[in-house]
Parts: sequence; structure tokens; C-alpha cells
Amino acid sequence: MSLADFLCLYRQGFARVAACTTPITLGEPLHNAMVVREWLERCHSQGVAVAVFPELGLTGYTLEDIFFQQVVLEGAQQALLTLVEETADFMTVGIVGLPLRRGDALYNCAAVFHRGRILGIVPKTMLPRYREFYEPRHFTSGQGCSGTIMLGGQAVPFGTDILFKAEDIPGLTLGVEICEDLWVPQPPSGALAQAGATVLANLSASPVTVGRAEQRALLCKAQSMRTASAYLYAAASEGESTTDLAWDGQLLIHEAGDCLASSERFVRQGEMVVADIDLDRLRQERLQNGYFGLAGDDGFRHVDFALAPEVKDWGLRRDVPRFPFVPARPELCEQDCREAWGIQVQALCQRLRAAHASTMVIGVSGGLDSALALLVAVKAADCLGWERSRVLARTMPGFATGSESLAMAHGLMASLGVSAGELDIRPTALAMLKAIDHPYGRGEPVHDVTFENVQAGLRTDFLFRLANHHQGLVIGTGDMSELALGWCTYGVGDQMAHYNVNAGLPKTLIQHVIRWAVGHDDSFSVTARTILEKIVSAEISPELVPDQGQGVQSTQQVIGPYPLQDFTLYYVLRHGFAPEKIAFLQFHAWRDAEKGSWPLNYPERDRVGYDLPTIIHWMRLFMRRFFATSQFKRSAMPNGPKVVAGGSLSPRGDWRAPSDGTANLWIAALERLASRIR
Ligand SMILES: Nc1ncnc2c1ncn2[C@@H]1O[C@H](COP(=O)(O)OP(=O)(O)OC[C@H]2O[C@@H]([n+]3cccc(C(=O)O)c3)[C@H](O)[C@@H]2O)[C@@H](O)[C@H]1O
Ligand SMILES: Nc1ncnc2c1ncn2[C@@H]1O[C@H](COP(=O)(O)OP(=O)(O)OP(=O)(O)O)[C@@H](O)[C@H]1O
Ligand SMILES: NC(=O)CC[C@H](N)C(=O)O
Repeated sequence: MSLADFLCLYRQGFARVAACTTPITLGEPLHNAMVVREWLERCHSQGVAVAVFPELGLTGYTLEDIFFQQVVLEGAQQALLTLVEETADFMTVGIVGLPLRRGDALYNCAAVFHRGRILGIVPKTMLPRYREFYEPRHFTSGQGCSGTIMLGGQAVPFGTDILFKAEDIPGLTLGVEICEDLWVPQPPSGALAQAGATVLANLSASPVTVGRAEQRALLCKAQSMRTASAYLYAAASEGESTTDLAWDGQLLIHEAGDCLASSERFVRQGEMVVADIDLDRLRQERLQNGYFGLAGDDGFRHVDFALAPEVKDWGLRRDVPRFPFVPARPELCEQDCREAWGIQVQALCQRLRAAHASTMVIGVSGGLDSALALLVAVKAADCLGWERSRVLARTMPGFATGSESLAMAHGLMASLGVSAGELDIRPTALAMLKAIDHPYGRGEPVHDVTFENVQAGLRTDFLFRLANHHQGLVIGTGDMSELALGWCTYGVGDQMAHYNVNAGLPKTLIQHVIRWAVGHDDSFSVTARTILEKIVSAEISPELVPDQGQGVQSTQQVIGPYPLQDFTLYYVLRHGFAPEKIAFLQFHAWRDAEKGSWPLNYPERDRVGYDLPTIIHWMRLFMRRFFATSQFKRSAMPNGPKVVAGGSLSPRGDWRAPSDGTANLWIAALERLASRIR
């Protein structure tokens, strides 16, 4: 095992796929086959596992009654055999379209071939006969077909019940359908996917009309999402007859609802799109929802082949976002922020009404999380028609509170028109430290976890008693990343609240939601905006340990950079990926600060890269804290809404796990990886 293994996409649960459209000459199968051969050679040299070409591409789709001419049918079959022979050295599985006679019926077929062998023939099921289409005049539907066909003296599997499985690439199983098959209420690919096909290939000859490109994209996107699969679509282009129609050669690759690649249309001389699909993602998705792969005796035939890709760094032809919780595209980021904000406010309003609360109580530190929670509280008050003075905001300086934070907390509270106040926790904290005989109580500079938690605990204590006193609810501020890492003080501490509006938001999203909210809500003043901009730009710190020349206590120096930890959280929580896979993705996303896009407004100074050892270092810490030491805090966490599609950590919702587990398997996997790359 080496770095090349680690970097090889085929060792990390990916497969490279392609959709191609080639120029054809109507009724000249051998010529067309040799063009396909050239494109397959390109696919092979780029490490492509599967390449799909258009419907009836060896002859052309628009031959009409010429399909009944013997020389055409014999020529097509011969062209296929020649193509298969001439591509025998290629790693790529080719899928081409041609008419094939079986008995006394003619079928519109897809031929699937690999390393000199025809793996199977799939006939088209749904034959359109409306408007511009006349397929039943020439072809018989393959519905229910399950047999063989003689090709080049060999019996080849023929039917709509075939799954093509790469025995050496876990999760790479191919199912095939043809054009109209996708346009019907129940496309054959639905059953193919349920029986195990993860990659669905569609050979198409779809004449272009105004608006049809969007319809095709919609169908491909929806089918890939519904079937938790990769959907490859290749439409016919130049060379098809324009007697009554035109041909744009649209190419699409979707994965579970995401568009990974799409082509220019109306190009000449053919085109191809390539993308690396995440087979692990598809398999994990299926494992979680339980609708797939019910049994081996499902009535489908399985044709196995060995892909045998060369093990090397083929690169990764796929965008891996740095921030899985924060889209880099500004309009998508805006959309997510608007949704998150709406969810937080709606959820809080409902709880306040149901609990017949008279006030909201919140501790405001001058930091990021309490700033967002305060904004949400203010907005909920506005929505419920409450005076903002019913939001009881308190800043509570402790032993390490900086003057900047204190000033920002006061400024923020004042600018929002809430009922603001200051509660100095130091005398009570000192009394408590003395009472438990802590060295700090005797004047010694001992700043251990007890010292920290006494402060965090007393703040919470004050807030809860204030809430009792004013018939209020304590609004929690802790975010999802802190919950993932156990970065909060349990029970009598910031882990507890009556209702936590931030529990579903990862730290990397919070700054964007704050920016969005103040930018889109006129009820927040210019002063509030200016203060919030400063809060968003400040170093993240719990301010529990005094600065003694070592600088302000930095959260990310202890628990790692939040961008990396949120990245790991997303893939652990949403996809259940193994550490090595997450490291591979993280490496691609974060290794080069110059490459890829950054979210709008992301500070220049934070645009950094991380090498693999650093990634592994922080992932080790994540795995230990997430799996071994912090679940007990989540198992007892207060109510609060799920916000992001990546998941939530509620023990009543997305994440149910034992409070006494271990992280040994994850740590061991990371140790193995670390020793390989050393
Ligand atoms: N499985 C389990 N089931 C039940 N209880 C378990 C347990 N494992 C440990 N425990 C108990 O829990 C204790 C540990 O939990 P806890 O008392 O919370 O203490 P702990 O997690 O050790 O400390 C809290 C940490 O969070 C940081 N913090 C606090 C507040 C705010 C922020 C912020 O930036 O937002 C950060 C703070 O700097 C400190 O490092 C253990 O000492 C043990 O007594
Ligand atoms: N000085 C303080 N005054 C009032 N409340 C505080 C103070 N310090 C902490 N808190 C409360 O405890 C919570 C956790 O503290 P912490 O400082 O970790 O979070 P934060 O300042 O809101 O945001 P960040 O984690 O980004 O610094 C705060 O959100 C706040 O509700
Ligand atoms: N060749 C076909 O089956 C084409 C029919 C399909 N409805 C389309 O327009 O794309």
C-alpha cells in the first residue's frame, strides 16, 4: 500500500464514467463503429470505467424503413463485432446502440462490451409512437425478454433483466435503458436500481425542440435522485437526418440528484463529458433508506466482469467543496442562509407560544453563536408581536472576558433594543472555587477545566434562575460543531437550555447566516450591522482562561480548524464514510488554497491549505471526541430544530448512538493511513 493507492480513485469508492456523442454517417455502421473506437480509446487513456454512446448510434436513429434492409442489419452486427475486437485492450466498458434481429423481430438495442467480450444486449422497452415518433413500425418492445442472442457464434445474454457487475470494484453495477424508457411513469431503471444497479446508462436519440433540454435534465436529475444512482445520458447529434427534426447531442451525468457534468450542445465533431461518481455515497444512501438490494433471487441476471483499472493517481474529476455545509456559489449560499434563518425563527416562535413564555433569556458573550441566537430571539419576538424588551439579554463577564468582547456584547444588545444588562459572575465564581477548595480560590493561577466550567456553569445557573423569575425560556446558543466535539460544559453549563436555536447549525455556516440576516432584514440597524461584522471577523474563543502572555484562548488551537472538523462531521453524519475516504476527500478539497472556489466574504487570511498529515491529525481528534467522549452530552441535549440536510445530532432525531462507545476502529484506520504515507 502506498500513496498511489491512497490517491487512486478506484481505491476510494469512485468510478470514472463518460457520456459521449459522436458524429455519425447514416447507414454506415462500420464507419460509425470506428469513430466510436477512437472515442473509446480516449476514454481508456483517461481511466474511464463506463462510456455510453447514443441510441442506434452504429446505424443512426433516423433511418426509418431502411432499418428493414438486410445489408444494414448485417452491417450493423458486423460493425459491432469489429468494434468489440478492436477495443479488446481498453479498460472502458462501452455501450453502443444498434438494431438487432432476434428470430423474426427487430429490437432497438444497447450492446454492452468490455475487453473483447460482449457482456450482454439490452433491448428498448418503451417505443414511442406519438407526434414525431414511429418506433413500433420498425421495432418490437423488449419488455419481459430474458434469453440469449447469437452474435459472432456466441450466445450472449439478451434481455431487460441484466445487471453488469464489476467484481473488482465494490458498488459498480451497471443497468441500461434506452431513451423513451426514461420518459414513462415507471422507467425500467427503477427496477434495475432496486436490484442493485448503481450506474444507469441511457442511450438516447432525442430530437431537440425548444425546451426539451430542460425536460431531459429534469428527468435525469429526478431519476438519479429517486434511484440513488448515477445516471449517464447521451443524446444523438451530428449526422442524424434533419428531414423533419434537429439534433443537439446533450450529455448529462447526474448522481443522486446532483448534476456532475453537462455538455455544450449543438457542437460539431462530437463531444464527451467525464465525471467521477461516488459509489460509496450511493451505497451508503441505499443502506440508510432500505429500499434497495432486497435479495439475490430478484429475477435479474448478473453478468460479472473484471474492470482491472491501473492503480495510480488518476486525479479526481469532481468538485469537492471545501465547506459541505456552505455552498460556494453565492446564490446557493444565500438560499441556504434564508432557509436556515426561517427554520430557526419558526421553530422558536412555536415553542414560545406552546410554552406560554413571557420572556426569552439569553447570555450574550460578544461571540458568534450568542450573536446569532440573539438575532433569532429578536426576530421571533417581532414575529409574535412582542416588545423587544421581553428579550432579557445579559452579558456576564468572567475571569477572562476581553474588553473587546464585553464592548461588543453591550453594543449589540443596545443596537437591537432588547432589555440589556450585565451580571458579573466573578464574585460567585470565586466563592464557588473557594467552597470546593480549588487552588484558584487560594490565589494560585490554576486555570484547569474546573476553573473553566465553574464560569460556564454559573452563567447557565444565572440564566435559568432569571428565566424562572420572569416566566421565560433560556435560549441556547451552542452550535452543531460544538456538540459534535463535546466542546461545551455538560448539564449545569452551556450544554443546557430550554430551547436551542443553534443546535442544528454547523459553525462554518453561522457567520453566513448572521451576514444574511442583517443584510436582508431592515429592522436591524446600521450600528447592529457594524458590530456584527466585527463579531464575525473576531477569533473564536470561549474566553474562560485569562491571557497570560500566550494570547487569547483559541478554540481552534485546541479542537482543530472548524472548516476541517465540519468537513469530517458532514461525511461521518450524512454518509457514514470511513476515515480514509474522508481524508481523501478532504485532501482534494483543502490541499491547495489557490484551487477551487471559496464562499463569498470568506476572509483572505483564512484561505489556507492543509497537508495530509495535518488532516489526519485533526481527524484523529475529531473521531476520538465524536465517537468516544462526547455522545453523553448529545444524548441529553435540549430540544432544537434540525436545520441542514447534512443531518442533526439530536438523540431523538438523526443521530442515535450509545453514550459509552469507543473510537478505536476509526483511530486504527487513521493510524494505518498515517503509516502508509509516512
Ligand atoms: N460517557 C459519559 N457519561 C456521563 N458522564 C461522563 C461521560 N464521560 C465523561 N463524563 C463526565 O463528564 C465530565 C466532562 O464533561 P464536562 O463537565 O462538560 O467537562 P469537559 O468536557 O471536560 O469540559 C468542557 C470543555 O468545553 C469547553 N467549553 C466550555 C464552555 C463553552 C465552550 C465554547 O467555546 O462554547 C467551550 C471548555 O473549554 C472545556 O474544555 C467528565 O469529567 C465526567 O465527569
Ligand atoms: N461573557 C459572557 N456573557 C454572557 N454569556 C456568555 C459569556 N460567555 C459565554 N456566554 C454564554 O455561553 C455560551 C458559550 O460561550 P462561548 O464563548 O463558547 O460562545 P459564543 O461566545 O457565543 O460563541 P463562540 O463559541 O463563537 O465564541 C455563549 O454563547 C453565551 O450564551
Ligand atoms: N428516441 C426516443 O425514444 C425519444 C423519445 C423521447 N421522449 C425524447 O424526446 O427524448
